[in-house]
Amino acid sequence: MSKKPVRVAVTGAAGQIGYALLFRIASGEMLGKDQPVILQLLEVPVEGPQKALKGVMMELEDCAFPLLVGMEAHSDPMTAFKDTDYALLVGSMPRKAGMERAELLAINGQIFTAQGKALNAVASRNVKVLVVGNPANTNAYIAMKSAPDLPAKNFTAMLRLDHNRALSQIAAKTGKPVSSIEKLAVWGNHSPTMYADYRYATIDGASVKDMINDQVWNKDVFLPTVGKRGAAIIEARGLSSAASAANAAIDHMRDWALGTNGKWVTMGIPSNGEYGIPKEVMFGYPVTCEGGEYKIVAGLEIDAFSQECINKTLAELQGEQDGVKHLL
Ligand SMILES: NC(=O)c1ccc[n+]([C@@H]2O[C@H](COP(=O)([O-])OP(=O)(O)OC[C@H]3O[C@@H](n4cnc5c(N)ncnc54)[C@H](O)[C@@H]3O)[C@@H](O)[C@H]2O)c1
Ligand SMILES: O=C(O)C[C@H](O)C(=O)O
Repeated sequence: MSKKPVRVAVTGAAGQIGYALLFRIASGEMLGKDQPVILQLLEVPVEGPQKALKGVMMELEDCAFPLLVGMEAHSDPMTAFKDTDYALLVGSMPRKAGMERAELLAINGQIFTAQGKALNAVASRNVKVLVVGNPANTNAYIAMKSAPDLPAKNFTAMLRLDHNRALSQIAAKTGKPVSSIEKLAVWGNHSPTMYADYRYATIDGASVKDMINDQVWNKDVFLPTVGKRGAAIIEARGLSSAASAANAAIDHMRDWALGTNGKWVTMGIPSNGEYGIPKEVMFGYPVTCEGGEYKIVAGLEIDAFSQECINKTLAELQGEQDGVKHLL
């Protein structure tokens, strides 16, 4: 018997990430090759983006995806999020060369107050929300705080791009395939302060830390490369990452919905005090997923260097949180 369709809302659907994301959702890469979807697409109520959205929808139609059983264009989050089971909040302004993501808060922050309120009012009570729009952690925090009737755990921020970037850097350094790397963790904010931590990572059961055995490379090459990768892409492409961001969004939602079979992945989630992070801070943690729920990997020892890195990224997030009090 075929599955009941689920509703997937995507904001910023006519933008560059939207263009790299929608076709993959409709083809079943996010929720499974047996899961029909209805796309509820939101764009700003402005002629240009609405017209572009129509064009994207024409292309989606022309793919004749068997799993795409419905598609709607919206200009108001109150209709776009109606009964939605999954919400990918992408729509917002990307940064330009020379900017830090946190500088976008003044422009993008208010979008997530309005969208959090709309999710609170009309979405499925089990909605799974992924915030991609930058600064992703603090925007997810704003949306969560604006939706008091929904469980806080339903709101997440995208750290998966940092996780995937770190996997690729480790694969290049060790000469091993990315698929062989397990137990990588990324802590904190989606920003240059994120802490990609391979102390527990293994390749075919062997310790990555022992294999690399180079703390100078870790501190002076690996962490800055992963942390500043977004800026390097803007510098090279003249536009911020889109296909790799869409890919990370698919990975994040797929793993949350369908499970990770015990594999560690990174998600930005509201803290419940784990690892000394104050409650509600939207923090990148290593998690495993099963049955539609994520669970933080517990019991990892935090050494002095790691604690210093975690403190730094936490302080940045708390500063961002302080800066958006007026929106809550
Ligand atoms: N978390 C991550 O890892 C990550 C990675 C890459 C990009 N991003 C962020 O994702 C966001 C989108 O990037 P992009 O490259 O697709 O940008 P883009 O400018 O190509 O597209 C954004 C789209 O969002 C729309 N939009 C703006 N405000 C909206 C609103 N209130 N409701 C609905 N739609 C709205 C715009 O009209 C536009 O079509 C940016 O903030 C970018 O920095 C995050
Ligand atoms: O860096 C950016 O502004 C876009 C995105 O967050 C990224 O990490 O590529």
